[in-house]
Amino acid sequence: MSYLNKKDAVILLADGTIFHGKAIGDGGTATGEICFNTGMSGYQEVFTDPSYTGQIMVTTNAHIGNYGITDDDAESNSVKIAGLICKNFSEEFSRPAAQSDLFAYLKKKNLVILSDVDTRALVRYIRDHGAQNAIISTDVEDMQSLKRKLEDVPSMKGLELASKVSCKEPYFYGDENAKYRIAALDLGIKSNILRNLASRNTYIKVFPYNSSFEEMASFNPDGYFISNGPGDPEPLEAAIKTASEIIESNSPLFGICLGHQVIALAMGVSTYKMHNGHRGINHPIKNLITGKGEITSQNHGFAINKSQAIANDNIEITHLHLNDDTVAGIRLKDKPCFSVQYHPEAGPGPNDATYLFDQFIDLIKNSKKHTA
Ligand SMILES: NC(=O)CC[C@H](N)C(=O)O
Repeated sequence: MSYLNKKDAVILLADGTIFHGKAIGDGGTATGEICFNTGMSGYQEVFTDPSYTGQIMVTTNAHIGNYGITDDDAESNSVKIAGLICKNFSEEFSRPAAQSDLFAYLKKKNLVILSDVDTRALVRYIRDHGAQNAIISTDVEDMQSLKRKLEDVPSMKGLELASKVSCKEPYFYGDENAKYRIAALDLGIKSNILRNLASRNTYIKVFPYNSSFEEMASFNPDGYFISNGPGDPEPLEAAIKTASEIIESNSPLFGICLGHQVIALAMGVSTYKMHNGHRGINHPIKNLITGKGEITSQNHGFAINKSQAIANDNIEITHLHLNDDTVAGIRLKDKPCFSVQYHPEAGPGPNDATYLFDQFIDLIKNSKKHTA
């Protein structure tokens, strides 16, 4: 029997605009910030990326689900998006490595899935009108009650979400006999970051989002890492304090995405909510140190303030986004610390920027602890 019941469903945006679609499976109601990802592959990695917590995902590939799912492609232990909107949801899948179908995978979370949506029109609308909250529902008869529910959804600006996805207790990753030890602050860390670190001869202790510098330092790490994650970076007071103490200690520090924003905040540079974020796997970056371009994986809705970064004597901007000139990477002039707004670990996406993990290991090798 087909699970494509296709009940009528509605997408109501915060500005009152309505789009229509059909629910796949049982339907229901879901709320969150609506956003789109332009990647043509990598749906499982995107749906399990903790940075998407609280967001309803619109996919721009016309077909979703057609290559199934495999455990290896998960970026965390569960589906993290708040809802899914697509054009065609495939009932069939075909890939030798596939272990299961996407529908069964999403059903474990009772995810509300809408298909048969004019995703081109929806994406163009969001692109032009900017990020906003939305409600998706099969309760199409009662628009007034959907409107009321939507009004209660908190704005992404000011929203702290890292605590919802961070580990509750520290844990270890990799080979304990590895050469270097890394203390990682988990704001919603993706599995592929841990894989990339561990494959470079490191043993990692992963710490909860609100861990202090002292707690992390007691692992006696050779370097520190601050992860990606969901929500606004500004309310993450504990992480910002920990970042500034790591920087003060002159220890090697690398930050990705939310981690990059936290490092900027620790340096006194503010962050802001973008009109629309960058979410896709073909975002062009210029590395200002090498002059080379990189095609990168991105997923962010906030960015760091460029003029404040330029005015800060301790900061050098190392990477720029070529579409809109926003800051894509920084390094500190007198501290062994650097960070990027994008995703060198890919998962999904191109591997142009994996050199950044090597750069982090080089920073560790050249640090006082190792050259003393
Ligand atoms: N991938 C991330 O770490 C995202 C960071 C932050 N939540 C943003 O949207 O900008």
